[in-house]
Amino acid sequence: MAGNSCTVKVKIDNVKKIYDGRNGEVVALNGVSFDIMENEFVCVVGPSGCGKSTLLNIIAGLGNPTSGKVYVDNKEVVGTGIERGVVFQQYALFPWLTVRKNVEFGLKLKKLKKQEITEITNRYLDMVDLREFAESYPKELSGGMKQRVAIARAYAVNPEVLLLDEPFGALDAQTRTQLQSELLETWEKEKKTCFFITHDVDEAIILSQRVVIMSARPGRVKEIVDVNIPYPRTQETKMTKEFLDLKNYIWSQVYQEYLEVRK
Ligand SMILES: Nc1ncnc2c1ncn2[C@@H]1O[C@H](COP(=O)(O)OP(=O)(O)OP(=O)(O)O)[C@@H](O)[C@H]1O
Repeated sequence: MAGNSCTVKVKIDNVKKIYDGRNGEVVALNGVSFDIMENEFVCVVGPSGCGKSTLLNIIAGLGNPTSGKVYVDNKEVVGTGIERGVVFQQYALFPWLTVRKNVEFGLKLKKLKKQEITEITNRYLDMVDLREFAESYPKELSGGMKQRVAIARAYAVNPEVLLLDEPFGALDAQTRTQLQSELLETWEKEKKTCFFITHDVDEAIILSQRVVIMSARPGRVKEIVDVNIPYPRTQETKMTKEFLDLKNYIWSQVYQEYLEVRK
């Protein structure tokens, strides 16, 4: 087992999702089952349309499975919850709020004292190196900076599970690499259970302890690959034979599924 703990944090149990599409039913997920251990970092890869975001939304409680269940800490997920934080690709910041107020938002919902809110916000603004932009508005920030705010906001409320849907997908390669390193550092300092969707096999391997490869739609688990590369991982890790072997293997598995989609 690749997780840090033997405790199951998230249990995905035989999840099926059927959408009523414009041209009839779309079976997005079929019989998806796997566990994510406490503090484990799991990445999910698979061809476009295989149901990755659908699965994340179900874990987040933003959508219901047609059948099957998801449990967090043995409790069935029914709707959103403060113990699950979500970071989307498109930042999802409130444009009318400053950076500071965006990060404070969830803390205010938790009804913390003003001083505590300020301390926590400053801590996470420092973590993502954005304290000097605290009074800026999202439109004044680059894409990478906006995504740092989204990550700070998600971490600030201290969720037990972080669900990240291609959070770096819209960023240029350098910013993406930088944010991967920052996320890795943060995860090593403040371990959380992370479920991270990406199309980038390098990103999946550098971040995670296990990579879940999904099959072409209807999405199923094709294979779960252990990434037994020790932490701390750096960008140099991407040059090691271990990394490159895993990359070739996972990439070929995903490519097979991509060919299925094109058939
Ligand atoms: N609200 C919806 N109504 C109908 N069909 C939907 C809906 N949402 C998603 N789908 C369909 O379900 C399938 C899975 O979509 P989903 O977005 O979960 O895939 P994905 O793996 O995240 O894709 P991508 O990698 O391109 O983001 C797709 O065929 C999609 O068209």
